[in-house]
Amino acid sequence: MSLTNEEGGTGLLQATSRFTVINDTCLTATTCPSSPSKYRTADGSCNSLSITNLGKANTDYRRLITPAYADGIQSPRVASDGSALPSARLVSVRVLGGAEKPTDATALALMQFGQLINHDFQSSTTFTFSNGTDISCCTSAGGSLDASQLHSACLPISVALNDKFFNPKNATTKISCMNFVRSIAGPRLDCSLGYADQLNQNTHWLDGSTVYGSNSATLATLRQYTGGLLKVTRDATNNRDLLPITSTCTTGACFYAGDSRATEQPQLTVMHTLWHREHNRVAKALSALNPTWSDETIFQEARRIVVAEMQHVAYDEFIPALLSPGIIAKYNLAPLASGFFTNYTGLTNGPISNEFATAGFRVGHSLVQGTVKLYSEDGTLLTSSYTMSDTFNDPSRIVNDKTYFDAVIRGLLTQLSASADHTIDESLWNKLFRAANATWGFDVAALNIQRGRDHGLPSYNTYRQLCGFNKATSFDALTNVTSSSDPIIKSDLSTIMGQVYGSVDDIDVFVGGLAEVPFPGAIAGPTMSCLIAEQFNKLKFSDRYFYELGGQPHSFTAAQLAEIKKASLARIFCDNSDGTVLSVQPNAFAVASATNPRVLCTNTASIPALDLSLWKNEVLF
Ligand code: HEM
Repeated sequence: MSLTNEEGGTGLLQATSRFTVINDTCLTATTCPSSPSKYRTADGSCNSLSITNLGKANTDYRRLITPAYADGIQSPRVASDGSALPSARLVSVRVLGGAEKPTDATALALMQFGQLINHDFQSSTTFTFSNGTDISCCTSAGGSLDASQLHSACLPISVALNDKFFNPKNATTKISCMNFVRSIAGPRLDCSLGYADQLNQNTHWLDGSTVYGSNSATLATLRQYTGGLLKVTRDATNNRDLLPITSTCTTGACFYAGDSRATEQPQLTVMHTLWHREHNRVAKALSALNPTWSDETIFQEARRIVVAEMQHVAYDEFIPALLSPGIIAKYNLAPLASGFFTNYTGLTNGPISNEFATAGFRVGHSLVQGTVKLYSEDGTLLTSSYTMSDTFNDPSRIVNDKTYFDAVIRGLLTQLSASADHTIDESLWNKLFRAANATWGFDVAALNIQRGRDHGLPSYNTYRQLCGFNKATSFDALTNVTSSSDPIIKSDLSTIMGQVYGSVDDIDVFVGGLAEVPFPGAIAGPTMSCLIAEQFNKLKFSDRYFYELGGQPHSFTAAQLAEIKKASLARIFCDNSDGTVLSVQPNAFAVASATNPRVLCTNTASIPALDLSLWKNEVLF
C-alpha cells in the first residue's frame, strides 16, 4: 500500500483488520454470563464487563509508549544513529557484572515472593517449530550459524572471543553465540493493525495463576474434585503433602502447578507448595464450617480467599519492601487501614505492560542470591547450603531430604536478599540453566537486554522522561544531574556506559534502570520503581475482583475484608511448612531484628490468623 514504516507501525493502529482477509486471526469477544459471576474465570476473561477479553490469558501486553522498532513495525531496536547496538552480552559484562552486595535488612523472601507473583501475571512465549520443538540459533557447541541457516525468529546474542568467562585463555573451543529466540506477537484486543505487540500466556491479573493456572484445562488437571481440594502427592512417611507429580514421572520430583515454571529452582517450588497447601488448608476449614457445600463452592470460595490473601501480602508487605513511601503514596498502592476503595477504573488493553514485564520487574534478577543458605530452627547455618546453579529445574531434594523444605523457608526468612543494583549473581549471570556436565549456561542479564530490543522497548532516556525525570543529555549528565529529583547513576557506571554505547540515547532501559541509585526507602531505582508502581496501580484499580474493591456484588463483607487484611507471608510460612518452622518474624520481608523479633507461630497476637468462621453461611450466587 506504499505506506512508510511509520504509517505502517503507528498510523495503521487506527485501522482494524476486522473486515479484511485476516479477520479470522482476530480474537472474538468472550461471552460472559448475563449476571456477573461471584468468581473469577480461570483464564482471566470477563473481569472487565465492557471488554470481556481484557486481561485474558494469551492476549497482548499493554504499551506505556510507542515502541522503537528499527523498522517501526517489528525489527529489534537499533542505535539512535541507525547502527547496530552493542552486543547484549558485552553490555552485561561491562556494566552489569561483579560481586553481589546484600541489602541491609531485606530478607530473601522478597526475591522469592517476587518471582512467584511475576509468574502469576506474566509469561512471554517464544517461537518454536510447528511441532513444538525449540529453535536453535547457535550450534550445539555455542558457535554461530550462517545467516542462511538462521530461523527468522532467531536473534542470537554474540559472545566476544575475549569474554573472560565464556572464553578463558586456555579454552580449546570458543563460544561465540548465546541462543535467543524472539517472542511471539499477537493480535491486539481491538484487532488494529500496526506495530507488533507481544503475547502474555498467563492471565494479566494477580489472581493466583501460580496455584490455579491460566486456563480451565490446566485448572482441571490441578483439582481433586472432592472437598474443594487441589491434588497433592501424599508423603505419608513424613506426614506432608507435596505438589502433584505428572503421571509419567520416573524420578519422583516432576511436580506441576498452575504455572509451568514451578520447578525452575527449588526455592520457587517451595513457595508454590506453600500457597498450594494454603488452598487446601482453607478449603478444609470452609468444608467443616459449611458441610452442605458442594466441591465446586468450597473450591471457588477457597480460591477467592487465597487470591485475596496473596494480593494483600503483595500490597501490604511486598511493595513497601521494594518501593519508597513516596512512590507508594503517589500511585495509591497502600491498602486502607480498614474498609474498601470503590474507584474501579477500566482499561482498554493489558493490564500488564510490556515495559514492566520486559524491564521493570526484571529488577528481581538482581535480588537473587547464588549461595542459597539453609538454617535449622535454632538458627544454625547448615553445611548443606548450596549453589543455585547446581539446582536449576531439579526440585528432587524436596522429596529426598525431609529437612530441606523447612530449611529453605528459614533461609528465605534469614538470608539477606541481594541488593537491586547493577550486579547479578554468577548463577544467573553466567550459569543460568547450566547443564549438569557444563560449566556455563545463559546470562539472564543479556537475555533481558536482548528481550527489550526484541520487544522494541525504547531506550532508558525515554522512560526517564515518561516517569517525569529529565532526559540525560550526555553520559556525564547521568551522574551530574541538573535537578535534585532526577535519578543518579554512579560515575564509574556512567563512564563505562559511555564506552559501551554510542549515545546516551541508546542505553537499554534494563541497564540504565538497574544502574540507578535508589531513592531513600526504596530497594529499586527510581525509573524501575516508576514502571513497577504504575503496574501495581493498574493491577489494583483495574481488577474488578481486587480484594479491597467494594460496592461490587461479589465484594467481601466489611468483616471478611478485615480478616483478609490480617494475612501475612509470616502466617503462610507458619501454617504451611512441613511442621518444623515454629517461629517466624512477623514481617517476613525483613530479617529478624529488635523491632521485628521472631515469635512463635502460635502467637496470633503478633502473627494474626484469619478467622474463617466469617465464611459460615456465606451468601452464594
Ligand atoms: C532464581 C531465580 C530466577 C530465575 C532463574 C529467573 C529466570 C528468568 C528467565 C530465564 C527469564 C526469561 C528471560 C528471557 O528470555 O526473556 C525470566 C524472565 C523474567 N523474570 Fe526471572 N528469574 C528469577 C527470578 C526472578 C525474580 C525474583 C523476579 C522478580 C521479582 C523475576 C522477574 C522476571 C520477569 C518480570 C521476567 C519476564 C517475564 C515474562 O516476560 O514472561 N525473575 N526470568
